[in-house]
Amino acid sequence: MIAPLKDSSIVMTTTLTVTTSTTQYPVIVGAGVLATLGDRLTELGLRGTLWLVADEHLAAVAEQTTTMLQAAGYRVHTITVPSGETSKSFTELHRLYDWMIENGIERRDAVLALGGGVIGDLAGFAAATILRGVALVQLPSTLLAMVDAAVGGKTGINHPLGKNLIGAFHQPRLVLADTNLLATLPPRELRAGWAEVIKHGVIRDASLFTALEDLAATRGWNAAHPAGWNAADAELTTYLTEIIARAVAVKVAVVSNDEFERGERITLNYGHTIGHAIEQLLGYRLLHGECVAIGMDAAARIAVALGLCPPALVERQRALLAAYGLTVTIPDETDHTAILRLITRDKKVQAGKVRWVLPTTIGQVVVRSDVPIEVIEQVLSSSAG
Ligand SMILES: NC(=O)c1ccc[n+]([C@@H]2O[C@H](COP(=O)([O-])OP(=O)(O)OC[C@H]3O[C@@H](n4cnc5c(N)ncnc54)[C@H](O)[C@@H]3O)[C@@H](O)[C@H]2O)c1
Ligand SMILES: O=C(O)C(=O)C[C@@H](O)[C@H](O)[C@H](O)COP(=O)(O)O
Ligand SMILES: [Zn+2]
Repeated sequence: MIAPLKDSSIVMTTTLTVTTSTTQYPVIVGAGVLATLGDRLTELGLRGTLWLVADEHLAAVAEQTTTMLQAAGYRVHTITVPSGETSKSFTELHRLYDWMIENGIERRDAVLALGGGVIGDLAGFAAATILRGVALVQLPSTLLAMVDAAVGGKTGINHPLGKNLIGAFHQPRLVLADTNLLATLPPRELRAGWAEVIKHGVIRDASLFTALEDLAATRGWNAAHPAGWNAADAELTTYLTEIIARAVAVKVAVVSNDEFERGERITLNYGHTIGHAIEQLLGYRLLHGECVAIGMDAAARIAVALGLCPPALVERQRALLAAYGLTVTIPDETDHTAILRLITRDKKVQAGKVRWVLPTTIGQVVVRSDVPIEVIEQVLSSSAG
């Protein structure tokens, strides 16, 4: 029996609210919440045509959603996008623009993004820019998108010279994270999502980190038998849904404090400085979450080298990453000089200096722009085998 996270253990739907100086919107997490989409759009006053952009692997869900919205009286256009990071491209963006313009998109319409972070970022950027901006609704279908990508309004595409280099902040009007969709998510993609959940624990919520550790211990999860999603295990899915809601709460809190990354929001980039560089250098062979896990380990080791935290933090973070199926070894073929070159293009660079998000303890990070290059080189060349 797993101890409940809340007093009433069967909480199937959690509603959180992002509140910034420019907007306010609900983030709703739970099993089956997608079925409420039509009513929620109507409550929000979104009565124009809906432009549903769906990952190709969600084609069946897109069809059901389209039928449901049509039955609710909406005019709906639906398009599918090839899965994978390469769809965060000018080519796919252009294809979305063509589809919208040819079919007569209007300012009062809304774009619905159904998929993982790739679809959320791509369709979100299309929504941010078409007709100078139309409403956006995020319908995340991966763990990673539910806890991170769908919330907070970062949208964009990649440039051949770097990840996410072209984009816009465009907050959604609504985020509906239906955890039932996770039943079909491939295990590797689920594991990649855990990286951002664990990141949220390290940067801001020690009790989330501990809850993940306790769950892993209770279930006997480790590197050989890592966490999984088992739709037939109601107790597990209920508990995981609560964990997801807590991870979402971290993102909601950070974005509400700092919508445009002028301060605290930079902490969400923990693990991303080296992570993004590896992701790009390996031609997106490794998943975003997998690279973030490697980057978190490297950042923690930088923190140890600077005397900011004890080596035990690295070990504890590694053990948790392993229990959720994530490895931290920098792949052999990664060119360290190229990593060093790429991190100078990081969006966090200020006055020519890379700003590093580094842990001091589980639940707290600091930002440092004085990390000596020798420390980074040392950390890259001593990656765990
Ligand atoms: N905007 C942000 O704040 C933010 C935050 C984190 C990550 N990101 C971006 O998100 C992207 C990664 O997102 P991701 O990990 O969701 O990957 P993804 O969007 O590529 O989806 C992962 C894979 O799972 C498949 N899939 C999605 N949902 C499914 C489902 N329910 N059942 C079966 N298959 C399903 C997809 O077809 C794809 O092959 C990266 O580009 C990253 O840069 C953005
Ligand atoms: O929302 C944010 O802010 C984040 O940094 C979340 C990250 O997990 C995400 O990968 C984001 O896309 C990275 O942003 P970038 O500005 O470094 O491209
Ligand atoms: Zn990320």
